[in-house]
Amino acid sequence: MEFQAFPVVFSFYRLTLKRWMMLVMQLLRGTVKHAGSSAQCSVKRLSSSVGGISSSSQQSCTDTDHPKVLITGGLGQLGVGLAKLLRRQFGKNNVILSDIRKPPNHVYHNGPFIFSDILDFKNLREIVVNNNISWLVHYSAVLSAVGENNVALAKEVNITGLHHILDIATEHGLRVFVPSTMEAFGPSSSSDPIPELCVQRPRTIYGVSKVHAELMGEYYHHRFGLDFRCLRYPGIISADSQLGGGTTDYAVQTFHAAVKTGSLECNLRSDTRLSMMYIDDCLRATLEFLEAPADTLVSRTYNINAMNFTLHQLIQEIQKVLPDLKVTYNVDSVRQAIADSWPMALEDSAARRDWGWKHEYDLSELVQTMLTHITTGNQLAQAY
Ligand SMILES: NC(=O)c1ccc[n+]([C@@H]2O[C@H](COP(=O)([O-])OP(=O)(O)OC[C@H]3O[C@@H](n4cnc5c(N)ncnc54)[C@H](O)[C@@H]3O)[C@@H](O)[C@H]2O)c1
Ligand SMILES: C[C@@H](O)[C@H](N)C(=O)O
Repeated sequence: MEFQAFPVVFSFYRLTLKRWMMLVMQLLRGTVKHAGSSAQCSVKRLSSSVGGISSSSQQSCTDTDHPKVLITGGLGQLGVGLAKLLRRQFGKNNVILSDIRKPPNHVYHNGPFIFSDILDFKNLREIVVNNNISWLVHYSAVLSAVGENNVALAKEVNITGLHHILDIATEHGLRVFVPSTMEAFGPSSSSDPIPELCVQRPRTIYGVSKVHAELMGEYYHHRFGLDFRCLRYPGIISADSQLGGGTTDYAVQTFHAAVKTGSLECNLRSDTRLSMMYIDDCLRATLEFLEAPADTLVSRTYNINAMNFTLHQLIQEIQKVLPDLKVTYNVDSVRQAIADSWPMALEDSAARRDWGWKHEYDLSELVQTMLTHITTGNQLAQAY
């Protein structure tokens, strides 16, 4: 009899214990809120997909729990998508996009946007102070192909601009995210996949400025305690954002040409193999890395990797859906030399181990998603 009653009694106690723990949790939450703590909100992830962007969402956070985020260079390929993801997580008014260009209407009307030139130190400091910024995502940059055509501008934006960001972030105790790139490596780097730590002798001003950013950020972290965070992104592929003049733009242009004209002139050799990532994976990685507790980060600069393919493989995959696509080659020697110096894959086991990085898109999913997005129009703009 006693034996049979045991599960019932046990369940009763387990239920009571659970209720009691919930009560304690509620009380604790109340205490934290009343104490006016600026602690970051504890994150509870729910897998969701909004407007084509796989996202994580958060439960039971109040406005005061959220970081206040400034994104510089926000009108490029990545900034608008990141703002959208962060706004879903932290609230529309807690994420400010900024750039030196005038935003399109759908961006202007869908959340805070301000002018900010990262070369204007005083103005940048004013924005950080007036808006109580706590996280800074530094996306302003001059990318590889444009940088080789205007070295002076690349030096100014990518190096002087970075110094402003690091100084202001240190002065105001911000968490700062600066993306690096697979272009921070070079022809003398170790063979593929490229490890986190190896020889870095890039041959473009863009690559040199990104190595500089990694080293300066890590120096500020060790010397001044700056919460500097950096991911080396592969080439990012997106359907509906504006491209900034990178060497990897060819991959995005390949999709657009395939859908819109049915013919494609490639400016790289067909055997060019590079490390690539779909934008949703890149933005999710950025958010997850920004949220990672500082004590889980063994390093301050991590590689992230998803897939790699040659131009020939990409075209073959697209031709499974669009068999009539015509392809010709007209190799641009400057872009080819840049691409030849880049890695085919980044070794990213440290990111997977330390903060749980995991990519979701491989080549066939990438092709299906890109063709669907381009065919059905500008999904990102419509969702705003
Ligand atoms: N897109 C990729 O494939 C890729 C890959 C690796 C790393 N990254 C890095 O990610 C970041 C964002 O990349 P993206 O592709 O969106 O770049 P992008 O070139 O598309 O956008 C950069 C933005 O910076 C702005 N900018 C230029 N000068 C400025 C200034 N003085 N002040 C403020 N803003 C200024 C530009 O107007 C532009 O909107 C960059 O740091 C880039 O190096 C991108
Ligand atoms: C790879 C990367 O940093 C950028 N997309 C470029 O091509 O310059």
